Amino acid sequence: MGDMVLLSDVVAVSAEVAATSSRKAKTAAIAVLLRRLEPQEVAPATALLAGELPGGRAGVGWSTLSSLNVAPSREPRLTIGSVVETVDEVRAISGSGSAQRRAGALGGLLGEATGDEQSFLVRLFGGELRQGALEGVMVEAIAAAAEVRTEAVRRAFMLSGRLPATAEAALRGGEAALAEFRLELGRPIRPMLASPADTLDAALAELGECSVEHKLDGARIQVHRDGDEVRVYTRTLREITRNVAELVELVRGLDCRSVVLDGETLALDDAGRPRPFQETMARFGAQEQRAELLHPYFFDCLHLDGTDLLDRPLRDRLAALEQVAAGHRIPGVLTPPSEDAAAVFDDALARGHEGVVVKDLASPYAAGRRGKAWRKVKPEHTLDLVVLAAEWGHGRRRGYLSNLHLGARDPDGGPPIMVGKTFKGLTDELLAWQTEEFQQRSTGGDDWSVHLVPELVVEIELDGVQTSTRYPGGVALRFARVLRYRPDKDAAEADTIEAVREMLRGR
Ligand SMILES: Nc1ncnc2c1ncn2[C@@H]1O[C@H](COP(=O)(O)OP(=O)(O)OP(=O)(O)O)[C@@H](O)[C@H]1O
Repeated sequence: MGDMVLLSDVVAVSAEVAATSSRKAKTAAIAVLLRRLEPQEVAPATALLAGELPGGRAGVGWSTLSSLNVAPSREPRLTIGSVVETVDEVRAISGSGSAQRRAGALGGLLGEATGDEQSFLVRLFGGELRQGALEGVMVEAIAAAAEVRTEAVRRAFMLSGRLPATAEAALRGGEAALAEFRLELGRPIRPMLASPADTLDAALAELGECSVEHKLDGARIQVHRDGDEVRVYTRTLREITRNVAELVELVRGLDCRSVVLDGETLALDDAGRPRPFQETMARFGAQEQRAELLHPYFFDCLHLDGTDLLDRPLRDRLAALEQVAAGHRIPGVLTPPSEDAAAVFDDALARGHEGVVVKDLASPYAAGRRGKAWRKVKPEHTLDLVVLAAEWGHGRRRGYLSNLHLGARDPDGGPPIMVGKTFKGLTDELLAWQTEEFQQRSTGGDDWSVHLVPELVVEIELDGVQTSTRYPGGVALRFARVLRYRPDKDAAEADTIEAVREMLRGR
């Protein structure tokens, strides 16, 4: 207490967190700093610790950043408040010559920063410090600093999607302030996720009464309707309302005043089979509308006509779904009996889907969590890994970035851990795409490879894993091949090194 927190304190804690692999040490370092902050510093300092610009992006490009070459100051003296002021100032600059004026304002800030602070600020503005993987640690640190239950912090974060606002509320008003976070129409919440089960029988045995549903290979959507206003969001909470007019129209036609629906969407071919996942994702990014219609397959209802259903058991949420969107539900069945579940699984595979998701009928909606209440069952195993680098190809692949270096997520928030390489499964189209894309995301390289900002996620099919002395995680992929890129996921959602190690045990 008493001594003022400086930017240099945040930078030091940030470095400490990056340097240790102990989750406990990370949490403690952040909590100690949070406790020292003045109330108005909590939100911006939390943003800085999470690698985000306080208040959101400021529109400064790498070319501006790399043009700044300012002599560092010797003594740390920048306060959190002065950083916030400059960020606001830079964000407000618009009109002609704005790049130059932004550079001027930033240059002024950097001139007051020490060398360490300068490199922190440059990486911060460049978006390089953003670390989804730290979210879990931050949630725990906020709980420790505010002396409240982690669960209360997690819930507020999931509903708001914003760590700074969550920290601010926790430290200002404790659990009572956190409990005020509600599901708001038009503000997407992070979707509930599933964890893998080895077999259908194992999932059924573990969960008791369940809903067994097709696992469609489409794209996750969350639809909010408030009166006539309909908004659609992706799994990463990006709004795509304008790209999916047919879904908006359909939900506007449902018989209700307000609703929040969770589901999957995909396009079908003439035979009614799912079109490739890439085509659905292309619709989410495309400016021009494509011909294939997207169909929604809803599997959850989080709000209906003024009533929040998040904390209700799935059984009740499915009843609400049946009431409001009966014709647009994902195919599935309630069990027992388990023969019915097996029939749904076979049917899903026969129709070209991935498998099934088995869901505990008694469970609430756990936003943002990969819990045990939803289990996915698939016939084969894949891993979602982060692309760390790529090597220039030879022969037929000359001139293309080809062999991918793949990393698994460090659950403690450190950089991804390399587990293998592959160029198998890459189509000519993907080779061309990644050659172009990687060079834009390059952080450097040498004659034979390009290193990337670790943010692209790729889904890898593999035969298994083996212990390895060559790779730092002690484990290497066997016969890995690229299935597809996962633009709907960021690095924080990649599989962890633990998930890879678990496969050693013959899963
Ligand atoms: N019936 C369903 N219930 C829930 N999710 C479903 C269902 N059908 C398809 N999905 C999709 O599966 C995802 C849930 O599986 P999981 O939590 O493992 O995500 P994932 O890692 O994207 O899965 P995968 O990589 O296996 O597709 C959801 O995000 C959703 O897009």
